[in-house]
Amino acid sequence: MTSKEAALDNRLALLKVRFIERTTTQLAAMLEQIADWQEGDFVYDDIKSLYQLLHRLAGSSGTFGFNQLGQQARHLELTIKPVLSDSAHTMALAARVIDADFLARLHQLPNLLQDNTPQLAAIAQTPTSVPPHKTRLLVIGDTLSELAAALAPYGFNIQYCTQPITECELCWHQADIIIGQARELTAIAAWNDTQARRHQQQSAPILCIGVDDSFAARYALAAQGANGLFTQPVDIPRLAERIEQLSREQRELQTSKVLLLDDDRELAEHYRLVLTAAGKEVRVMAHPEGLLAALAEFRPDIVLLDVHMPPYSGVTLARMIRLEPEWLSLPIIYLSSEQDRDQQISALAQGADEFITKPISDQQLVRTVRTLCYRARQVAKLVSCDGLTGLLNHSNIKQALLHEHVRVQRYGHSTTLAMLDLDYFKQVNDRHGHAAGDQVIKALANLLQQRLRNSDHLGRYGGEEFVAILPDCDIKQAFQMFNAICHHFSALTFNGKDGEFHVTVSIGLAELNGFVLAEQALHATDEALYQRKHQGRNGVNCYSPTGHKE
Ligand SMILES: Nc1nc2c(ncn2[C@@H]2O[C@H](COP(=O)(O)OP(=O)(O)OP(=O)(O)O)[C@@H](O)[C@H]2O)c(=O)[nH]1
Repeated sequence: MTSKEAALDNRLALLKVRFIERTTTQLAAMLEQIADWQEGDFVYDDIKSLYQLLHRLAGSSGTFGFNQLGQQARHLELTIKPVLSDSAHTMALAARVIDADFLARLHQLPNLLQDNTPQLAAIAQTPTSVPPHKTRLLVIGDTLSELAAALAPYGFNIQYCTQPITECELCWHQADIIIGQARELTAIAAWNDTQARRHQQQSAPILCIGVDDSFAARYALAAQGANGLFTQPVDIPRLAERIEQLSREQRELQTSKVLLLDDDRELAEHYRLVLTAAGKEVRVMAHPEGLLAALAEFRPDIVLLDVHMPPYSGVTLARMIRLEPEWLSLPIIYLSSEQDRDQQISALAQGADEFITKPISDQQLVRTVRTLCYRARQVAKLVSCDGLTGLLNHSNIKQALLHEHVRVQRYGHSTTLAMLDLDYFKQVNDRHGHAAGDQVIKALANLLQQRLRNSDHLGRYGGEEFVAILPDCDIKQAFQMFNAICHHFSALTFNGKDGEFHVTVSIGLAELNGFVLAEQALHATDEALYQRKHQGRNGVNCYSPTGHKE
């Protein structure tokens, strides 16, 4: 167990202790409050309080490992539920449903809390690795060394492994994507699954390199779980594009923002810890009053909303969110112990998109939230990203520029703006065809995504023009980095109608800090780029108000 996993276990165990303490106190107080029920002396408000407590326990006990308590609470909750809705005959009905068996089961509840004392784990001392920005490729097989070398200029972090895969355990742990020979897929896939189970992680996607492109071969690879087939000779830009696509999907599955609104503090904290450990950024709110401000500031990918939060109703809150046009398409997910399907459907009809029923296991929660966030991101991407490259489209990169300009003015940190333009691109299209031209555009996008930081903004500004915004990066650092990008890009080999070819890129830079308006900075990078084109292309020029220097 890593120290991170042990720390998480400890925090979950502490929450469990708090859950036991709080529930023990609440149950004791409740049993004292209703002591007179043995004599048939029912009070409506007490029945309502008991119902709310049972409802909470039915939804939360399973999460803390008290399944029996949860089931028993659910049974009792459903037994007294009709009493609350039948106001005309409340007490007569109460006398019928709250019988000796009901009371005996109720008094049993505290006992169901005692047989499961949490153990705090010792914090292991193993160091945790820093999550990398670059996509980590594991290339397996002694015939794939050339392919590994051809992928290097894209900036992937490549491990090349020739020994039997069963001896590559450490390599697996550090791989986002596996590339292997199609004929070895059975062994690679089995090893991949074993490692994933052992480390309780998702298995890594596998891209196969093979010679047989027939339907039968493809079908067999799909059945074994392959994520792609590339036949020899491998089209490297297409392979790099597929790698970038898969790693983008992985990033999107992991890094998403979740706003969780639940008045059960321990449960909400438990969910937060579990989702945070799975890579999500989670903001928890116990009271809905600041909901709209939190949405505007945190900008979540999805909202998880408890349905019962007296005196508030999650259903009404969902409708309230939808009053704002800005949040019309924000996915809202009810998180509730309501099991009645009719009630779930009528709640869904009022503004939310999905229903997650409590109790939910940690694995189910992570998987469900991951899928919902991924879907939400895909929809958002359709609106904001360029179809060919997946980068921000023209209006969204301009929007990001305005946003960063405001931040620079407020905080004063160095931020560099870059404008990139492919050289002699018309000739590329004319000589090698438009499809080959598209491959070049995608290759530059992929290379930039691998070599820039996650915090940088990257957009396709026009046909063969790109804009990058690099917060916390001064122009000298940016100059060095973009020079390396020019060098690596010119090393890529493309295949077109007229055989193999290479392309170069010209880049203009300007520091955002020096401009009152973001638009002026954009013009400055354009001027620097224009100068670069006149000085021979394939390189970087920096803007200076007194002239342009390389
Ligand atoms: N394949 C492809 N070509 C595109 C796309 N968008 C724009 N182009 C082409 O990019 C070319 C840009 O040509 P020019 O603006 O003349 O510039 P250039 O040939 O790159 O010359 P310099 O910029 O001076 O080095 C045009 O031929 C456009 O048709 C696209 O999405 N795909």
